[in-house]
Amino acid sequence: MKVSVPATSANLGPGFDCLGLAISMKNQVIIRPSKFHSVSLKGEGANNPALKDNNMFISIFNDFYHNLSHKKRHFRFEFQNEIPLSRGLGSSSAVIVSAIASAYAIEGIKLEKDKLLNLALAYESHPDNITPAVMGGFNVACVQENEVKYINKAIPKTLKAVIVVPNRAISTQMSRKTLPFKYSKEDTVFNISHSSLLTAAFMAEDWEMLKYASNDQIHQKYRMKQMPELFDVQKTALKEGALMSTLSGSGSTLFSMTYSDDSKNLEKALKLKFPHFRVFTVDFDNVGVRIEI
Ligand SMILES: Nc1ncnc2c1ncn2[C@@H]1O[C@H](COP(=O)(O)OP(=O)(O)OP(=O)(O)O)[C@@H](O)[C@H]1O
Ligand SMILES: N[C@@H](CCO)C(=O)O
Repeated sequence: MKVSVPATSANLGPGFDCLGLAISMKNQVIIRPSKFHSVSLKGEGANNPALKDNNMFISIFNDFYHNLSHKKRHFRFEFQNEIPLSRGLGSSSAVIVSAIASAYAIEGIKLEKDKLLNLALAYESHPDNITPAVMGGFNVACVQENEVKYINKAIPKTLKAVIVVPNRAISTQMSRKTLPFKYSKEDTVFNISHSSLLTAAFMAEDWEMLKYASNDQIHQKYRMKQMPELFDVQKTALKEGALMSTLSGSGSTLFSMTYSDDSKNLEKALKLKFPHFRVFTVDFDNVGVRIEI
């Protein structure tokens, strides 16, 4: 059985904790019944022994598997990870979503995507990463009475993501600690208006509006101070034709969106100016979690 989950970029500037989209970089796990428990890990995180020994996937999978099954079975888990860890690309959401989906699938129990999303919410309280990880595409989401309420829209093939992945990790928990406890009325109104405009721009496919709508006053400037070079990455991306350029999730990745025709030029300019960072051009993912039995 094979499960794959796409990477995500959350916040999209002003949509702190509520906007996110999926990109076609994925983590995949193949699970087979086996005589003994065993784990193999390739790709991102492969040289981190802690991921093999104390793996968040295995612990969530076991929580669900033991509740769903009365059989005592062992499995071989083969992980192939493309999502860099702690870089604001939803690595933890991918783990949570794939672990829950796998436990149901291995038992042959059908799990609706809406139910999967709400089960994932117990492990990741911000819906802006788990919603695109499950559904794909662009998503606006909020949590009400412990349920995710969301609206989803596919992103056209004429657009691409160009991501700049720094070599330094930023944990979400630490990154949230850099944020103020209180915001002024001006900053709050600024973000509500820009986040609303950004959502409308995605829905109306008015891509030229993104450069205005993607401005934010409540989280990026505080977080990016930890790695000031990110301001330069953002400025360069916008100057080189990005439709928008925002801190991805809690950082440290900078996410930019471009017309497909402009993406190679943008990638080249960013690689030239920031040779010490990894730069990737990727499609958007409009499917979300995939399960193959
Ligand atoms: N492939 C993986 N296998 C096991 N655990 C993982 C894997 N990827 C991430 N994790 C766990 O998730 C943690 C990273 O979560 P964190 O929320 O800080 O970053 P992120 O999810 O990459 O970023 P963001 O939430 O801003 O998009 C890692 O420290 C690790 O514990
Ligand atoms: N909205 C979250 C995304 C990371 O989980 C944040 O910015 O902290």
